[in-house]
Amino acid sequence: MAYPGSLNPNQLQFFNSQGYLVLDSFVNPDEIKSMRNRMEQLLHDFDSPSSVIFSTKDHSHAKDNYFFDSAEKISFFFEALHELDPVFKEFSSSKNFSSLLSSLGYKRPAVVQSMYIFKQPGIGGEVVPHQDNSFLYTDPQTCTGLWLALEDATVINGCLWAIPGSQKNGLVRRFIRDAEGVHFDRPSPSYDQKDFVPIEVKAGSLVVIHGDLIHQSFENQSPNSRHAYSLHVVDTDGCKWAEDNWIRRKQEPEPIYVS
Ligand SMILES: O=C(O)CCC(=O)C(=O)O
Ligand SMILES: [Fe+2]
Repeated sequence: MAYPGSLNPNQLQFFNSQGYLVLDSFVNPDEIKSMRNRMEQLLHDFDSPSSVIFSTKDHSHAKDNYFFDSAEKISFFFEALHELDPVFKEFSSSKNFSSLLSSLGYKRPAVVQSMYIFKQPGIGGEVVPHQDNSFLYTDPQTCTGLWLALEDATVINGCLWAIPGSQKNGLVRRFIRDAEGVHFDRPSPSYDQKDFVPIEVKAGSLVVIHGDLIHQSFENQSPNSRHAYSLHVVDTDGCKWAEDNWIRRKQEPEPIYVS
């Protein structure tokens, strides 16, 4: 059986040149439904101190050990679902998921972070241009973002946008945690909005994002939510997790497979 996760040469070539790739129907409607239902249940049982709404003005979340992709973003999410919740764990343990990582050349991949992103109308703010390698740095760099649309993502409800090929220019800055807290090591370059292309996708599609790809998303201007499940993978073989990364784990994450 061919899994949508096992990439053909054309797909690999697209990914290598553009820095992203859309895999349609990566999960089926039943799987989407079970993740969305599960999140609804988690929300129902949810006890507010364990979650945060991020905002530009309040950086206290950083001290509270909550990962965020960008100091400027406003989002509401749950993290570490891939480890702690059986429904979400099933997705990252699927054959489809491991075939994809194997196609991308991972030797001992591990999910270092996952988020359920709600992007609600009104409070679902923008995510400013960034590279995921800034936040999840390994030497050499190995981060890939895997962004699963749980609802259709459009320019109206705040889909991803990216500068095709921008991964070829390498990493522009790092997000560091030290005695002073967390900060970027240099200011962000300014980007020309004309260089970004929208990545509109149907629910069930997976967007594969190169760790050095410049990407962003805008406010949700629709009356509906834009749910997505986003995971970030790094290799744990042949590279070193940076000690000054924002995320410091007591235990190494479980590899998806060992090759
Ligand atoms: O969902 C978004 O709007 C942005 C997510 C993102 O940047 C990521 O998953 O790396
Ligand atoms: Fe990102």
